[in-house]
Amino acid sequence: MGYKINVHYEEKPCYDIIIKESYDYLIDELNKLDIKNRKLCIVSDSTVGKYYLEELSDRIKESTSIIESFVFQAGEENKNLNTVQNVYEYLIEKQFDRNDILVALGGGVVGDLTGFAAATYLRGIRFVQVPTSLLSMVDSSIGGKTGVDFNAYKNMVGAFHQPKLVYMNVSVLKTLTDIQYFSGYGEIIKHGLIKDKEYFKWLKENTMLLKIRDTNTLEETIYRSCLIKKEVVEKDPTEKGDRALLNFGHTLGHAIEKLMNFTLLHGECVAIGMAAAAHLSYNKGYLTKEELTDILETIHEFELPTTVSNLDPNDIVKASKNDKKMEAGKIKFILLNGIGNAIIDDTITDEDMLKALSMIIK
Ligand SMILES: NC(=O)c1ccc[n+]([C@@H]2O[C@H](COP(=O)([O-])OP(=O)(O)OC[C@H]3O[C@@H](n4cnc5c(N)ncnc54)[C@H](O)[C@@H]3O)[C@@H](O)[C@H]2O)c1
Ligand SMILES: O=C(O)C(=O)C[C@@H](O)[C@H](O)[C@H](O)COP(=O)(O)O
Ligand SMILES: [Zn+2]
Repeated sequence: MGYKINVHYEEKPCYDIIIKESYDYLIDELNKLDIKNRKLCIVSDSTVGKYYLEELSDRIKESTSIIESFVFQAGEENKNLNTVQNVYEYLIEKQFDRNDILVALGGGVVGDLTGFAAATYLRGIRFVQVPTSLLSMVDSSIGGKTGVDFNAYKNMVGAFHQPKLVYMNVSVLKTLTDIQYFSGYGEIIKHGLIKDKEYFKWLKENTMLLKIRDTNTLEETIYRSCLIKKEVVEKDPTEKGDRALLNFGHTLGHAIEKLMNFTLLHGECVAIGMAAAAHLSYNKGYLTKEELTDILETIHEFELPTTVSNLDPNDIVKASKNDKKMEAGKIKFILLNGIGNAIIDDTITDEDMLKALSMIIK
């Protein structure tokens, strides 16, 4: 099996997303990027680096002989400017110039951080995404949102910078821990909820196969999620309008992620944030009781939380005010007007949020 998707930027072909189990496809595509006499630096984290850096490096040697690698300690707490600075220092030491290229080998933390380093080093160099977590395969590697956390505020500093290629090999998912694997379903369920009722239904029908990581079902899931994300980001690459729909569950989810000091995973916080947003949608009359129950049960089915403990709802509302979707002091909140149909609502008050939060704080 395998899939290929072409992503357009400003209506021109921009990069391919390749979902294939053989690294031969990556090498073919890298060769097209004219890297023979260029330097290439693989950026990875300590966990992914241990498993896959040597293997990938050996294969890439077929395309260029000048390969460097930079590995940082795994974890969201390292997605910050300090690590970016260490990347810059390394690239300067190795005399990387504007024609050279970075390869992000890892999950969303590596992808966001490497993409930001590529966007800013020498005012911008090329980079390739090789996502290795489920979450990064279905979401973070696509669409060119790069960046880091700042003073623990999520993705506060960043840039839009499109990759030259996104290549994913689903066989690497075998080493992903269960908790990290299911975290990816936070974003996958989100894709169904915001854009595709039939996909949401299909996910529920295929839960058992997905839980045992059946390769074909997983590849189809990744492909369908990538297609949904591609369609949204192509129409609105820099989030002037409907790209904000991809932020469903994130307004409160990001606030919870920060307040929990990153002890919960991104996908887990998105799941809790989606549960809160679903309650809010129900309170506004946009979802039926049955739809709300269906959403909460599906999130549980994929071993994700819909509640959180030991947080003050007022703190969550306060932290949500730093959301990047604030405009003139008003929050653009993403709600569901039925499953598969997300909408942007700028009339949500603190009281609306507090009422929804009372249903998810235990
Ligand atoms: N740019 C975007 O559009 C976008 C979209 C969604 C999420 N994000 C960001 O992505 C990050 C979350 O990504 P994530 O869930 O991949 O987290 P992550 O990058 O921290 O990866 C999760 C953990 O799994 C390990 N790992 C990754 N692949 C592995 C593999 N194949 N085998 C074994 N271990 C592996 C990593 O080392 C890490 O410890 C957050 O910072 C979030 O804000 C960005
Ligand atoms: O690609 C997007 O746009 C998204 O919103 C995808 C989200 O899953 C992702 O977590 C993103 O990084 C959040 O963006 P932010 O601008 O709210 O930081
Ligand atoms: Zn997300």
